[in-house]
Amino acid sequence: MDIKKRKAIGILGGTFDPPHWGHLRLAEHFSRVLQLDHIIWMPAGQPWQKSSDITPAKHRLAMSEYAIETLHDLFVDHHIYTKIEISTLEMAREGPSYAIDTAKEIRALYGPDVSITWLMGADSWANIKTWHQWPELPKYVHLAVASRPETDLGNSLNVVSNSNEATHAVFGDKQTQDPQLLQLNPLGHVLFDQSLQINLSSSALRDSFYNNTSWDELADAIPPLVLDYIEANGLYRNE
Ligand SMILES: Nc1ncnc2c1ncn2[C@@H]1O[C@H](COP(=O)(O)OP(=O)(O)OP(=O)(O)O)[C@@H](O)[C@H]1O
Ligand SMILES: O=C(O)c1ccc[n+]([C@@H]2O[C@H](COP(=O)([O-])O)[C@@H](O)[C@H]2O)c1
Repeated sequence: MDIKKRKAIGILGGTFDPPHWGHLRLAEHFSRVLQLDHIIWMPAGQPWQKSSDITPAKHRLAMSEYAIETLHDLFVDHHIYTKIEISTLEMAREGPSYAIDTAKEIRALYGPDVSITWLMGADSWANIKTWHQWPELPKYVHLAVASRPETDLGNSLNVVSNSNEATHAVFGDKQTQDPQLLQLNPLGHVLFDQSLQINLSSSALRDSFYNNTSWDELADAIPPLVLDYIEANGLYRNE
């Protein structure tokens, strides 16, 4: 049977305070697995669940721009043909950044036939029930969830399959470990992928800056141009 692959788009939403190799590897991994044509890197304007002292949007946007330069180079080196772009959709929108609003806007932009997947780590999945209008998400996009060391995705899978009735009602019949289902359909599936184990987080890295962790250690975690930007703009320094 000749099955034509749909155009495929991945949305990587985040606060990116700062961007790190965990984000880049997540983007690389799903670009391969889902054969994405585009990745939309989506810095949150008002990430309403983070504390109020997040770094101003202009810096998170600038760091994101540097991060995707490195991601672009990585894709060239690894022969990945996914195009990467930054969207300021959430930064331009008034009020809290809700994924459902973004999913609706991106769906309206690309039309009903394109495969659109919201990419996330296991911690985001573990919190999904706190997201605004979360049961609506699979009406607009797929979700692709990657494992992350500090959150046990095995337990999250169990949450879908039995104990949690609300999650089960919404996602129970949509979960899959087969990426092809996301390539062949425009929306509605939830993929669980257990292959990533990257022990990096923005919050731990901010602490590392405040604790004067060595530059070499930070350079292993943060793309070089992002690190230069942080240094040049005096971000994550104690007063
Ligand atoms: N190391 C990682 N492995 C897998 N997914 C990740 C990793 N780091 C971040 N992500 C995912 O990337 C998205 C954006 O993450 P975010 O910008 O909040 O960074 P973070 O490192 O999770 O920040 P914080 O430590 O402040 O919570 C989220 O869906 C998150 O789960
Ligand atoms: O829609 C929501 O209510 C919602 C609540 C928390 C997080 N999100 C989105 O999830 C992505 C990762 O969030 P965060 O807070 O881990 O950076 C980012 O795109 C957020 O806008 C969305």
